[in-house]
Amino acid sequence: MDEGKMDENEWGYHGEGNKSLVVAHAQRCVVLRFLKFPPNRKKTSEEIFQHLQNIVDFGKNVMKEFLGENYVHCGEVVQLPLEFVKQLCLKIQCERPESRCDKDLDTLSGYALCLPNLARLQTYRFTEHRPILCVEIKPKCGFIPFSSDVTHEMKHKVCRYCMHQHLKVATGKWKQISKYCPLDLYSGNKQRMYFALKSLLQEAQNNLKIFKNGELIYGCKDARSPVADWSELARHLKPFFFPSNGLASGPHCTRAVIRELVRVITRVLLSGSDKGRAGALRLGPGLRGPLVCEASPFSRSLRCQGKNTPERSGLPKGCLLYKTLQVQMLDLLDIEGLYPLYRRVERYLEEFPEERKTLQIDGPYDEAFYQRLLDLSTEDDGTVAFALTKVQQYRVAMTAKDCSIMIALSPCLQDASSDQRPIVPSSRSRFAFSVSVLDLDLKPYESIPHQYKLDGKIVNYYSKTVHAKDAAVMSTRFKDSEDCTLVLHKVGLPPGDTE
Ligand SMILES: O=P(O)(O)O[C@@H]1[C@@H](OP(=O)(O)O)[C@H](OP(=O)(O)O)[C@H](O)[C@H](OP(=O)(O)O)[C@H]1OP(=O)(O)O
Ligand SMILES: Nc1ncnc2c1ncn2[C@@H]1O[C@H](COP(=O)(O)OP(=O)(O)OP(=O)(O)O)[C@@H](O)[C@H]1O
Repeated sequence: MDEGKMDENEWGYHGEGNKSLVVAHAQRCVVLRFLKFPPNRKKTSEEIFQHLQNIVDFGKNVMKEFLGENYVHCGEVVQLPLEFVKQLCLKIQCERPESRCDKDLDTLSGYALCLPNLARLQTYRFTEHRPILCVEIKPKCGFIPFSSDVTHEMKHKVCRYCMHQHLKVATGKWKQISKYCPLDLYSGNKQRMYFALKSLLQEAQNNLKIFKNGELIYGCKDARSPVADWSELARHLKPFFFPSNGLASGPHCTRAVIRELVRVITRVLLSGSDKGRAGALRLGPGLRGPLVCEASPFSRSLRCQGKNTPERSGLPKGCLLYKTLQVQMLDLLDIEGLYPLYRRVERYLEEFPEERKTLQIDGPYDEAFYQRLLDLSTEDDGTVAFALTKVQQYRVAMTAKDCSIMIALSPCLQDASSDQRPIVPSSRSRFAFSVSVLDLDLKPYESIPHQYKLDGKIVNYYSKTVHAKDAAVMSTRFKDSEDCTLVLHKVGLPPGDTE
């Protein structure tokens, strides 16, 4: 990229989250990721450069190690002409969802991250002319805490995502409660995974987006977004999954297309032999909470039918979900066990503020930082060193609980042997695919007190409001066993797939 010759007309709004905004190049397969800040909290250029460089270093030295070389794209910090950034900011403003406009794009530093466009990922920098479909999933936390520091009994039964849903609906963030439960997606059990993916398709919230040729075609921007339209989605997807047959339109076609999509995504999520050192964490089977969440409609349905839920997670060790889950489980103590350790570090820093640098609270995120993360002991010897290790592990775990997985699928050419990437078959077509992970910005040390408060709020709200009127809520949330039984019968396994 020639930073000297930047033209805002070559870039378009692509998407944004709470802390960054992404624009995509119209022709080339790259994006620019800018930081965003509340209007009154601007940072200096030097601080912004350092923040971005920390993101790159953390990706390279920590996340690549844990998740594997092929899944993580760190990008590089670039310095852009200020006039270009200003014009770009004006150009895209009208496309930003209102709910994200509480923060402004940083137009003052001129720094941004340049990354491959993962929604069009082919060969970095060059757009191929093959159509491309991309599914982005933000799976959230895939386990129930196993820490003995947990005081709320409910946290041993219901996962954070399912509990948080109720608070989010109550505060108007989303309109209705999703049937998605991360534990189903992370189960490795194909039926549970199908159910999780279908639930995401029904109620995408900010956990699912679908792009076609880099354009967002499915997913919500905020609670005001229109209701999910599966027939419209199927219209977009049909040429990918049924390229040469005249499958009639209508509900039958919609169901067939959605089923194919869900099967392909499941297969891709279960694939992968990429190395990565998540195994280095050696989180043994003892370190596991329950494998099912009591609030998941899928497991509830199984219980209604008197069936046992699967005993073991079937995630293959090489797949990205498995590795992500291992990193999430670096949260060994839960926020309840971690918070007193955070307070210990805080007290130390109050006494010796100059030590902040030595403790690597704000970086550098280098090899030494990575090595410290591998110490999984939970025996507190009362030292600041122990507390610091647990705090840093928690921050990394929280990062993995909030990252997104991008799956890019492009139909195979006749001569697929020329394609270097792995192939996933569907009933009527084949796709070359790639899997990547994004939003791997290390969560700030300062967010720990917020996490502690939020955790209490989520559990208390769920326990008081939902659990108290349990029976009523259970029956309205789902026309329960009926719904799930239907899914269990409907989803046939593709030939050759056995559980
Ligand atoms: O706390 P959570 O689980 O609600 O996660 C936050 C996300 O909300 P979600 O529940 O996924 O809708 C939230 O996502 P949205 O802004 O709601 O799209 C952010 O990702 C936030 O991270 P950060 O503060 O920007 O670094 C996330 O905060 P962290 O907890 O990861 O710091
Ligand atoms: N390299 C990339 N290629 C394509 N799209 C991207 C890329 N990076 C980010 N995006 C898109 O931009 C959106 C926002 O990016 P990202 O999730 O990094 O923002 P964030 O503000 O850090 O998120 P959060 O709200 O979780 O803090 C993503 O959901 C994704 O759709």
